[in-house]
Amino acid sequence: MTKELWGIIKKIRTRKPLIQAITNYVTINDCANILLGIGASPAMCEAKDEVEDFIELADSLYINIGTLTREQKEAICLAVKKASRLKKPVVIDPVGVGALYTRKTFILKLLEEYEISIIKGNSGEIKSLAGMDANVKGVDSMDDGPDAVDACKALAKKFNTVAAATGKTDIISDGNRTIRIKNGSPMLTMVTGVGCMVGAIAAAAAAVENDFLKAAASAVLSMGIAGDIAAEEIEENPAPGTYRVKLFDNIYSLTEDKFVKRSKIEWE
Ligand SMILES: Nc1ncnc2c1ncn2[C@@H]1O[C@H](COP(=O)(O)OP(=O)(O)O)[C@@H](O)[C@H]1O
Ligand SMILES: Cc1ncsc1CCOP(=O)(O)O
Ligand SMILES: [Mg+2]
Repeated sequence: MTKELWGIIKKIRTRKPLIQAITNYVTINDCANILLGIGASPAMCEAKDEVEDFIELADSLYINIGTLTREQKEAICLAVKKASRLKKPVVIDPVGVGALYTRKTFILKLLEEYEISIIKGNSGEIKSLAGMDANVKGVDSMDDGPDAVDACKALAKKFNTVAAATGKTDIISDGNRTIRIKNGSPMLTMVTGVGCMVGAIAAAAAAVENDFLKAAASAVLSMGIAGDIAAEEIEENPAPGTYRVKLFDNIYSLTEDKFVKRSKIEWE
């Protein structure tokens, strides 16, 4: 099964899908670079009068609400509506929904009204969307644990989507099948935007793989393995700046051998 997930990364590298992103201004450049590193083509196109035309060209749409403005809200609604109509995959990163009620209602409305392929947040965000108590600090999660599984399952079933909750153990579920991934280093939490980058990679994977559970898993696993190798490479001299650069390098230089041998994945 892990080989099949690697096949998704290989398809990204061969097909180089065009990913349209409406994302936050903190990590927009990192999302563009990680998409290039994994083998996709990023286009950060978010102007209200452009998003509908652009989605016709794009292979998938990545929505991230980390620095949500009124203009972005309008553009997101137009883009998601058109993507749904054209049956193009949509991946949402609901940054900050655990902290801001307005963001939560915005995302729940999108989930109710449109076909969303993957919703990927940290476990605090996913638990909050599932209506559970969540321990969050702004855009960060202070939450983890077994109830993330229930949150993913409930959210996936309710909105007919795939839900992914990241954390020490990553959970991905489509409501029936559930995956746990235990790769990744605590150093990943010392770099802002790692979650955003996982979401961007998930959008690239969803562009080439229509089993969105597997698409999401291939993205989460890629970052986990790159994070593991990067941590080993800075073991002598741990430093988040160097670690961040090594993440990009290791996403770019993933191989089937590294992917298969290092994966710590469990299927339920
Ligand atoms: N304590 C941890 N140990 C190992 N990996 C972690 C830990 N916390 C988060 N990660 C990894 O960091 C990445 C980002 O997850 P997370 O920090 O939950 O998201 P966000 O950046 O959106 O808050 C994921 O690949 C996740 O697996
Ligand atoms: C710090 C911050 N503030 C608004 S968006 C953002 C980036 C969040 O990125 P991630 O969720 O991937 O850590
Ligand atoms: Mg996040």
